[in-house]
Amino acid sequence: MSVSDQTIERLPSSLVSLGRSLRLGYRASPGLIVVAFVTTVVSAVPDALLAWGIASLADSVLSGQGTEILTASLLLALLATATWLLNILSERANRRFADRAAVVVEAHIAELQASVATIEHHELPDHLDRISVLRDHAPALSDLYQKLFGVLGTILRLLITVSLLVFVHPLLVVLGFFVVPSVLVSNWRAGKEKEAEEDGAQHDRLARHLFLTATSAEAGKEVRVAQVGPVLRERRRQAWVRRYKPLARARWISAVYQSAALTLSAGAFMAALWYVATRDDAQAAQVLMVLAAGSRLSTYVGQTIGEMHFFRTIWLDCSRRLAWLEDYVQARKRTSDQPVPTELRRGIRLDGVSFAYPGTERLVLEDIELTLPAGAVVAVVGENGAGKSTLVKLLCGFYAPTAGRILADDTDLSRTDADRWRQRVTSAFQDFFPFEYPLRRSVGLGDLPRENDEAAVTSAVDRAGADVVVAALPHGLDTQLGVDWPGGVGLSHGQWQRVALARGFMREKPLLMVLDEPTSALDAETEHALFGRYAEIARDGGSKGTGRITLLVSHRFSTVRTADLIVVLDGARLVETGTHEQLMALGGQYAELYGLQAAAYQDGSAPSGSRGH
Ligand SMILES: Nc1ncnc2c1ncn2[C@@H]1O[C@H](COP(=O)(O)OP(=O)(O)OP(=O)(O)O)[C@@H](O)[C@H]1O
Repeated sequence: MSVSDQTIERLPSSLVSLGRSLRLGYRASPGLIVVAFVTTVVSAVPDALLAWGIASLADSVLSGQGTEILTASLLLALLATATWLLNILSERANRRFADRAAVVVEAHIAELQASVATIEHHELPDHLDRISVLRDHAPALSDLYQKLFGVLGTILRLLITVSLLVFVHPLLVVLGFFVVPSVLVSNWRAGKEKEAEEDGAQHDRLARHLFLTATSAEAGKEVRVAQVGPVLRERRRQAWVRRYKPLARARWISAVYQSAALTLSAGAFMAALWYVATRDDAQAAQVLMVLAAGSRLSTYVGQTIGEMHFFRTIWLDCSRRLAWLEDYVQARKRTSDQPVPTELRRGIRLDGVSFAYPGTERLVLEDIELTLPAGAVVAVVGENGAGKSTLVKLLCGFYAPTAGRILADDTDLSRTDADRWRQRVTSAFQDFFPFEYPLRRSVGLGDLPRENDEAAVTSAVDRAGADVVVAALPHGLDTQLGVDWPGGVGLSHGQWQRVALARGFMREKPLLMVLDEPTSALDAETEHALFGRYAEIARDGGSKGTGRITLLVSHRFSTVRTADLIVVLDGARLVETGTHEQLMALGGQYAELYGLQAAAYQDGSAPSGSRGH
């Protein structure tokens, strides 16, 4: 996909999105959605006919006929009871349906997100905005259905009420037209305000981020030492003003239009009342009907405006974003016509690979020609920003190369199923996620089918050197991790990193094991000892097993030097490859970096994280 293709896609139209949300609701619970729809809409009929019931009763009272009074009273009671009963039924049906829909909608969003093979939607700011709105408002999406049925019910009430008025005098139909501007304005208003909110989404995200930074425990220490609290608060205020100003302006403008539209319909109602009451053949019952129906007309308009506003807000906020996410997932579905190899014979080859992050032009990897031999332990080194982690992301299938191919033996990875490839990859990253489960699970989910396999979990823990963590915990593998949970225990960063490493060791026969600075929180000696063990296991697995490649990204040359192959990246380019001895003999960039770190270690100036000779 070219860089220009990566610009953000337009949101699908409101109608298309609504149709899809309705289909999703129907799939959630076909029976309940029908009951909710029917009861909500049907309850509009007796409710709107109440005005007619009141007028009939007034008429019968004026005529003084006992039977007519009784019939009219019964009719009114029937209409009131039916309205009440149907309202209760529709309320319950809608609630139950919303509860079910909430579960299905959230599961659908989670599944969609997880099924995108790449991770650009987690890294592109515009995509992040859309997804964060969708995630924040997903629970409200389940209320969409009730709002939609409610709006339909109110529209039916409006139609019945206008028909009643026409029954009094055909000219009163114009009252219905005077209501139209209010409905149109409310519809336009919701869209306008949403537009302003959307334009300010980035400022909103920044304000929330600054608020979290100023208040979260993680940032607490640095915020205090650097004394940036006041600056964060001021920047947050500015971001909030930038977000709020256009929104407030849109709200003021729409309020003016709405007031004008409501004044128009109120004026028309008063004129109609005056017209009916001052006619030569004016009847009290008719005046009462106009009074009752007309006043309800304004109630219904008010309700339509309120519901339409809320409905449009949810509709615009969530429904269209959900439809966008569905399209996004669909568009990124890869056609996989090649199976993932079961073992590596030659290795993984990068054939002219270049890469620019979506939405950017700058190549962060450029024309990389490299073979990672089967069974080898490969170390990737380079200065900050050289492209090491990006290379790892491409190898894990999180992104596809902008140009060139990655081949596992002869299989082009872009033609395989990304999930199946990742089933043969294990990883441990510097920016690991602390899964706050019991320790056994936090490790076990590295290989879900063997999550409950005690021997597999213990072996992974041992290989990762996390046995010291287990030994220090009150309930060993059964200890709940994370202080937010009952009985939960807090781990240090280094302990968490060992747990993440153990998770990375769960899969039995990976083709690729990626270690992207997985031991940065440990001291150099521990890293060196651990990596010695990994390399041993890797070479065993590589030669006797599947040809597994172990790829290590590290800034510590004491560890790097033991690798079978060292790859040096510099400013997006591959500049050197070879063993430690070959690269030292070459006297190039590797030798220079190695020499600098060795010298720093000898004179004691190296940061503890990088020492290791
Ligand atoms: N999500 C992203 N979007 C755009 N550019 C990115 C993104 N992630 C990284 N980059 C850029 O890609 C380049 C390579 O980054 P990368 O993380 O691969 O470097 P690295 O060699 O792993 O650095 P370090 O040693 O600091 O971890 C950097 O210039 C970085 O700014």
